[in-house]
Order: sequence, then structure tokens, then C-alpha cells
Amino acid sequence: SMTLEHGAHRIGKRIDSKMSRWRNYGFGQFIHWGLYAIPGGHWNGEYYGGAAEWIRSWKGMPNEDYDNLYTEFDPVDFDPKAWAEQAKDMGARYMIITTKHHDGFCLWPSEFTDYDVTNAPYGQDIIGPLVEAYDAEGIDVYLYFSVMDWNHPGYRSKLETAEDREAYEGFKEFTRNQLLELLERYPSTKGLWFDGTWDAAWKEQAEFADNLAMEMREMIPGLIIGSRFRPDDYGNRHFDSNGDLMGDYEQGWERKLPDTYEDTKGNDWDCVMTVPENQWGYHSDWRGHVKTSYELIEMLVKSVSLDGNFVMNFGPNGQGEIRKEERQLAKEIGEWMHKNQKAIYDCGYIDWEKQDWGYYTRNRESGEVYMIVFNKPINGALRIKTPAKINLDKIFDLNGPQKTYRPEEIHRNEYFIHLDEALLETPKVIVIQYSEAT
Ligand SMILES: C#C[C@@H]1N[C@@H](C)[C@@H](O)[C@H]1O
Repeated sequence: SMTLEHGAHRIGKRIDSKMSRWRNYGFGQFIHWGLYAIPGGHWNGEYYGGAAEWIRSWKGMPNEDYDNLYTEFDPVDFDPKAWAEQAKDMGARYMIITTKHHDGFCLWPSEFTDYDVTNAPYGQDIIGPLVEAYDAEGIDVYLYFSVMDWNHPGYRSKLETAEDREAYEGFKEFTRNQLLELLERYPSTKGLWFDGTWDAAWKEQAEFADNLAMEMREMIPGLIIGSRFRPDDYGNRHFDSNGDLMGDYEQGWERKLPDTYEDTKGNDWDCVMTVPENQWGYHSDWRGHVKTSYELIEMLVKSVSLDGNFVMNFGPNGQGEIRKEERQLAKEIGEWMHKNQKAIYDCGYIDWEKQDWGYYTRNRESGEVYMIVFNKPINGALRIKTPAKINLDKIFDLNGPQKTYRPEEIHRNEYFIHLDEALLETPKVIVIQYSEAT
């Protein structure tokens, strides 16, 4: 392997209690909110088919029109307590909020730019009340921060001239100032979710990013930072030039899921997921497939079954309201979570052979295994295949009358259990208590 100054500084998972807390969340909420929520995917009567939070990059939206949207930002309906209550009812255990997206508009009063909420009609801090409201509900808060910043004069996607390099030094100092400012203002934050770090200019900043990450971790010991922040000595991100994970967990699963445990390389990881195909910020006209609560629950369960966290995105509108589709999804997912959260919280992967009926999760403390059944076979027989020396001691429904199942042995370590109910209305959880034969 290569000698790297600024590659991965740890091989393997973090094992401290703060990271264990992160690992056990299971379910999180992403919130993308900012100026892009005002146009909501339209401008001058034209429909923008891209991701609403990228509308500034659309030829139909003149840059100066976008950059002046801040003069209209006045979300009178913003109610952080209501958002936090809804997240609690849904069963989210952490929340990631966009403090600054690629457009550079800051949802907190920043000392280092005028392009922030204090210069919009709204005039007040958005991040602080959100942190407070979510902390009060016992939901941990993480801060999304985009390094790429279309508003800052010193931003460069690549460094070609001496002038570029000089301007970029100023931008780097600005970035450091804003990050330290955020940690100073919101010290209860548990981590940062970085984005906008794919440009060539940033990929040259291995030493700067490494030092900045160390400085932030000194400010808040145990701070959790994913793989999307630092480039290594050769500009590689997420995995360094030796193939080792940069940061505390893998942030590569954006709008996609690993299919097997091998795909996760045994690392911690999160999947961040949009409800439509590709809308993070508010778009008033969702077109194409909009995911149902059934699909989102399956993605959540699949993530936990493969040792990851699932983070579902919400895009509040320009008035600060959560749109009705998202409110309905939160309600439906919450109904399932209220009854089945034991199969999600503090759970992860177990190396039992995946079966067509659904997914296994395992509680990391108790060792209890959960079968989450999505696909009931016509004959109602659910196959269970375990590694050798595993004894199935007790099998019963998580909910309802504690119906127990007597496994029918097919041959060693392979069984059927027989469901007798006609039709599954929602994904069904069955508990397996097992022991290892000595
Ligand atoms: C591309 C891109 C960005 N990464 C997602 C998490 C959203 O913030 C999207 O705009």
C-alpha cells in the first residue's frame, strides 16, 4: 500500500460510544430547505425538470434572478417544533439539515457573509430553533454543509491561474470560518454531512481538509464526519488511494442502496433517499414516480439489514410548510414504526442466508433476530436457513397475540415456518430467539 499523509487515519469501524449511537439510529430525516424552495422548480412560467435545488444552474433561471430570491425569503409558516414532532412520530432518530446548500445562502446568521437569513425579510436564525426543537424531541441533529458555494467570489471548480489560487485561499479561509462558526453556535450537533466536494480545486486540498477535520474534532470530540469531506494526497474521495474508507462512515449511497453485505465492504454507511426520483429541494410539481410508504419502509428495512442507516428526505416549501405528500408518508411510516421499531432501532446485519420473503435484522445488544416479511409465498411457508450450530429456540409474532411458530426442519439448519394468515396488510415482523450450540 502507498504511504499517505492525508489518507484514512483509521482502519475499520469507530468503536466509541458516539459512533455506536450513530450506528444504532436506523432511521433519519434529511431536510433540504433554502431559497430554491421559493421558485419550487418553476421560473417565468417555465417548468424545470432538474432537481429543484439546482435551478440556479438552469438556463431558464438567470443567475441574478436566483441570487435576488433572498429578498423574498420570509417563511411565515416555519414551525420547527411541528417539524420535530412530526419527525418523532415518524420514528426518525436523527435529522440532517442543510445549513448552506450549493447556492451559498446561509440559514444561520453568519459573520462571514451577508448572503444569509439576517439579510432576508425573515431576518432570523433558522438553524438554531431547529436544533433546539429537535434536541427537545431527543432527535440528534447533524449539519449538512456544501463546500461548493456558487455565491462566494473566491470559489473555483478548478485552479488554473495564480489568480485562481489566490482567490481560492480566501475561499478556504471563509469555509473554515463558517464551519468553526457553525460548531461554535450549535455545539449540540453530533456531526457534519458534507456535500459539494467533487470539484478539482477541492480535490487538491488534502492537507487543508485534514487539518480542518482535526480542528473540528478538537472543538467537538467524537464529531461524526462521513467519507464525502476529505480528498486524500492524490485527490481520491470516499476511499483513499489504498482503498481505505475516509471518515467515519461511507456516504456514497445517495438515491441508491447496496444490494449485498459485500457491497458495503463491512463499513458503516448511510443511504440518503428522495421521495421522487431526484428532488431534494421543494418542487411544486413532482413528476414521474413518487415512492410510497411501502417502498420507503422496504428501503429502511433493507438498509438496517445491511448495517446502514436510512435517511428520508423532506423538502419544505417557501412558506416553511411540509407538503401534504410528505406529511402523509411520515404518518404512514410512523404507524408502521410505532408497532415495529424493535426490528429497526439498535439493529443491524446478521449472516443468515437472505430469503425471498424479506430481510433479517438483529438487535446488537440482545442478539434477538427479526424476520421482516414483505413477500408471503403462496403456500405461506417461510424458509429459514442458518449457519451451522445455530439453534432456533423461540419464534413468535412481534405484534398481536404472541403466536408462536414451530419450525419444520427440512434438513440441518434449514426450516420452514408456516404463516397461516391469508394476506399481509403491512410488512410483518416475526421474532427469532436463537442460541449457538456449544
Ligand atoms: C448532487 C447533489 C446534491 N447531493 C444531495 C444530497 C442533494 O443535496 C443534491 O443537491
